[in-house]
Amino acid sequence: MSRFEITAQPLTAEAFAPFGDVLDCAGAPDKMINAGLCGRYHDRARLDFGDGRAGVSLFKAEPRSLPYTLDLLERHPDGSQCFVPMSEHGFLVTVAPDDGGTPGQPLAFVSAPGQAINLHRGTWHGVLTPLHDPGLFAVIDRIGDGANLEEVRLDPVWTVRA
Ligand SMILES: NC(=O)N[C@@H](O)C(=O)O
Ligand code: NI
Repeated sequence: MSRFEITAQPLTAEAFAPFGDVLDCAGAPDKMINAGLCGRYHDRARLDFGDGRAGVSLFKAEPRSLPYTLDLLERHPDGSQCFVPMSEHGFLVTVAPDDGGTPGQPLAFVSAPGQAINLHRGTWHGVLTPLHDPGLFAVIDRIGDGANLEEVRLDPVWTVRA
């Protein structure tokens, strides 16, 4: 594997913890509701909208495939960003630690069907990257003033392999 290649790993809450939250229905629900017909996995994401407000948007993104060229990382300094798939497919999640204001070595994860993610405020990440059609997601993020966006073009680019 070359220096600028990374292998995508299965998404787990533990591995993703430095970057955000993983939402899924693993294990017993926090509470049973609706006359015992629904399990509630309660309050599973640390949302943060700073001086803005919460917005819910739908994203319809083109599916990509592995190996994937990661050529851009971005972050939202003023709020978190939550991606909830509206299909039973996994998707590619790329993140990186902050290294003095620029992204460090990226990491790649492939989510399991039924998993959603919430990127914490300021986390470096690749743009939404579905791996299957439809690339349909609900996105909960900050609506407010300012761009709330910092982008870094990677040079050299990274190749993400399965
Ligand atoms: N730009 C936008 O709304 N989406 C990106 O922030 C992204 O993470 O996909
Ligand atoms: Ni984003």
